Amino acid sequence: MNTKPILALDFPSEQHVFDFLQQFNEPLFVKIGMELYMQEGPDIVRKVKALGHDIFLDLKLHDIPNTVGSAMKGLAKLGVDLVNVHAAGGRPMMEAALEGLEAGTAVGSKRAALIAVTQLTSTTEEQMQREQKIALSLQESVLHYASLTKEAGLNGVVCSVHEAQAIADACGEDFLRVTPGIRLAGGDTHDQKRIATPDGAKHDGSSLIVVGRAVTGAQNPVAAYKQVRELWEA
Ligand SMILES: O=C(O)c1cc(=O)[nH]c(=O)n1[C@@H]1O[C@H](COP(=O)(O)O)[C@@H](O)[C@H]1O
Repeated sequence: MNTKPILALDFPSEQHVFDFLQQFNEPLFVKIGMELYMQEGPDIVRKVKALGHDIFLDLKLHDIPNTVGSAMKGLAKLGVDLVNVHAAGGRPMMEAALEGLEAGTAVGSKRAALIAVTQLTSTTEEQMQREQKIALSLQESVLHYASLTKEAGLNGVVCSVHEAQAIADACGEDFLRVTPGIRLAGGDTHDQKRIATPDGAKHDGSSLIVVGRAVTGAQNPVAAYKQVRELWEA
């Protein structure tokens, strides 16, 4: 899989996306998430793909197994590279997602990698224990979800950099650790709680990093992306 930093296209419209992307003169690995997809629908995926970019379609599906399986079957037809569900949906739901994805992938095409969100990077341990009533440390909860995800046959998880190495040790190097919550040193953390720098992510066991506002909100997004990429690839 492409290992470039995944750029989160968290924009409200297609026009914002095209204005942003035309600043870059190279194929990127981009993420289309809920904000954009809810406004523009599947067409935005087709249009960004037609520009030659690899795509992580981040819709974080979480529903009963039948619904998630059917939705994944449809999403598979978009020909993206990476898709996700919430591990909290349970093992049968994750297995249904995988079945749907396989069923919907065109013969001769490569199936998208399927990963599951463990604990969102905007969640703290204190919040998880108080609101979700999980009587574990955050690290234990994330590791538990990672094991469940692996048992269900998925390709990896979304987690923070702080849990990435422990997951690699428990689930193997090939099991993807996709880590959002990436910031350049001293940057605004916004709503993220478990954050790291691109070089920290590389050092601490991430397979792929997801970067949004540190680049999209920068004065010079191309320069910020270059800086992130250099730190990640150093
Ligand atoms: O699945 C994700 O991509 C995701 C999971 C998670 O735990 N935390 C998280 O921030 N994300 C996504 O990663 C991106 C992070 O954006 P920034 O905080 O702007 O870098 C957003 O598009 C989030 O939706």
